[in-house]
Order: sequence, then C-alpha cells, then structure tokens
Amino acid sequence: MNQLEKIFANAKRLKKTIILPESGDKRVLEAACKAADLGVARIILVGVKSDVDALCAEIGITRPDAIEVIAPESSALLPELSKLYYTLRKHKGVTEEDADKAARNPYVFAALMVKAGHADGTVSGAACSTADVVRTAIQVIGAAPGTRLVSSFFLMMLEADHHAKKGAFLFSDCGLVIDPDAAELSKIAIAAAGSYTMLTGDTPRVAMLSFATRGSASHPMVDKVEQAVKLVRLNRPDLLVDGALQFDAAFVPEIAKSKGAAEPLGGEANIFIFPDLQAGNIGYKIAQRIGGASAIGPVLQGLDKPANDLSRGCSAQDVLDMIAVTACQAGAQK
Ligand SMILES: CC(C)(COP(=O)(O)OP(=O)(O)OC[C@H]1O[C@@H](n2cnc3c(N)ncnc32)[C@H](O)[C@@H]1OP(=O)(O)O)[C@@H](O)C(=O)NCCC(=O)NCCS
Ligand SMILES: CC(=O)OP(=O)(O)O
Repeated sequence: MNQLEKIFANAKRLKKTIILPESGDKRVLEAACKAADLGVARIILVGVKSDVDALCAEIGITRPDAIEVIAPESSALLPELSKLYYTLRKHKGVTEEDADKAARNPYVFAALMVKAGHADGTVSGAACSTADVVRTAIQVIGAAPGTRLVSSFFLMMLEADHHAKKGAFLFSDCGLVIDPDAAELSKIAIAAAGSYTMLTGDTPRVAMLSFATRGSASHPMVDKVEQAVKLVRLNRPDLLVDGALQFDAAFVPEIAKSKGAAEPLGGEANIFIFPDLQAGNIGYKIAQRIGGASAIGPVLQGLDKPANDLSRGCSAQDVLDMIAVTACQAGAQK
C-alpha cells in the first residue's frame, strides 16, 4: 500500500463529512460521486438539486442518494450561519445585512458549515482563485489556537515507472505565503513537518531550498534560508532539517555527497521548503506537468479546521484525492 492508498483507507475509516461548494463544476461532481460511492467521506454539495442532477446526467453519472445537496437560500441553517458570519466579522464593519448576503455565497456557506460543526472540512478552488478560497477560509474558520501564519503544501506523489524514487513528498509553500521572511519560512517548515507526519506517519526530513549548497553562493536570498534553518533548529531541535540546499543536493544522495551535504539528510529529504511563492508555485507545476508527479493541494495548514484549495487545472482524481486528505486532516484535529 503506498501512502496515498493509506490516506484513502484512513479517510474511509474516519467517515468525515466534506462539503463542496462548486457543484457546478463537472470535475467536482465526478469526484463527489466517486467519494460517496467509495465511502471516502460523506459528501454535501452546495447547490440546487435539480441543477446537480442535470449536470450529473450530462456527464453520464448518477448522484448517489447519500450525497446531500443544500441550496443556501432555502437552507434552514441560513439564519444560524449568517448570524455566525456577523459575529465573526462585525469588528470589520460587516452589518447583519452584509452577513446575510455573504452567507448565501456558496464558498462562504461551506466555510461557515465547517466553522459551525455541520461539516468536518471543505474543498474548493476548481473554479475560483486561491486568494478567494484562502481569504474565506482565514476569515471564517480562522487560524488554529496558537498559530498566526496559515500556509499551504502540496503532497507530491511520485509513482510513475520513470520515477527512480517513489513515494510521498511534501512541497511547501507553493500556494499561499508570497514572500516569507526568515521567521515565517521557519514556521512554514515546522508546519510542513507536522503535516507530513500527520498524513504519512513517516519521519520528516526537511530540506530548505535555495540556489546554493553549503555556501556555494552568497546572497541575501541564501542568507534568508540559512537564517530560517537556524530558527527551525532553535525552536524544534528534534527536527531533521538542513539548508540552504539546492534541490539536487536534497534529493539525490550522490549529489548531496559531492556537494558536501551528505549529513544530515544525505540527499534523502522528503519535505522541500521553497524560499518564496514564485519558486514554490513554479516548482510544483514543473514537477507535476513535466515530472509526472501527482500534486494534491494546496492543502492549507495552520487553520482551526480543514478548508482546502485546488488548482483550477485540477482533474476529478485530484479533487477526489483532496477529499481524502481533507478527511484525514479532520480526523487528526479531533
Ligand atoms: C492569501 C492572500 C489572499 C492573503 O492576502 P492579503 O492581501 O493579506 O488578503 P487580505 O488582506 O484580504 O487578508 C485577508 C485576511 O487574512 C489574513 N491573512 C492573510 N494572510 C494570512 C496568513 N498567511 N496567515 C494568517 N492570516 C492571514 C489577513 O490578516 C486578513 O485578516 P482580516 O480580514 O481578519 O483582517 C494572499 O497571501 C495571496 O494572494 N496569496 C497568493 C495566493 C495565490 O495566488 N497563490 C498562487 C496560486 S496557488
Ligand atoms: C495552486 C495553484 O497554482 O492554483 P491555480 O492553478 O488555480 O492558480
């Protein structure tokens, strides 16, 4: 069983409820029906039942009875959820009228359902930008107690024949924090290590990436990564971390050796922390589109309850994988 299969098995055991606000997207519908059929999660779709069933018919699938479809406008939960939104956002000048309008938005409705405990997690982003998904998640669900920085990661599955190394790797942050300083980068690395253990059960081996290995170039950009490594070591002396490292020195044992970075990771990192969002977002898409990795994410870390994003370029399988990951996150938070 590979790590993704284990994630699916865990999700099936947990029986969590995942709410999907993008019921007008064919990939989401296909994944929702599969998730319900396979028992990966109990699914709630935000939308109008007749529209959902018509789109299902168009793509040649039947909505399992187990999937509940809720239209915010006619939902008995709307008054409770708009009141909740008002409570959460009134300090920002949101009025009761604004709150009622906001709660009818499918993305906000789904996040409120999670916040209120009517669902365990939400997945969206197939049909809208990451910024919109993340802003809603942060404003409605909020950061976990003791956490100030919400960030994200991709679970990268290397399983194709041409992958010399197979398994689950974690890339972070490829979706959210645009230009982290050293302290923020160290927080991203620590959060990513926790996420990796939570999902795979394996020991994290964290490489903090740059364009230099062991001082092969000096530049403030490299200094930032080295400073972040120091902060990780200071705050989490138990974590196996190294950097600044180039990707090859973090991933290929012979190159780690030849570049003087045989210890402590020995070219066997399983978590790769990118120095900023340009590098991270470009890097994961190259690994996915040229490298043939499957990329599950952006999975948000640091939220009080799970709310995850998707790339607009996702497939139905990506959505299904994300539903399983979200269910596991929900299971780990209880
Ligand atoms: C996520 C993102 C939208 C937040 O940007 P922003 O300009 O700070 O947005 P806002 O100012 O509207 O912030 C929204 C709220 O989230 C909070 N916030 C923003 N980033 C946060 C973070 N990383 N952790 C915790 N809270 C955060 C803000 O404090 C604000 O809270 P408030 O509304 O209660 O005051 C921004 O970081 C972003 O666009 N990231 C890149 C997303 C992207 O395009 N990714 C590439 C594709 S995956
Ligand atoms: C994660 C990501 O890059 O999202 P999108 O492709 O939708 O911009």
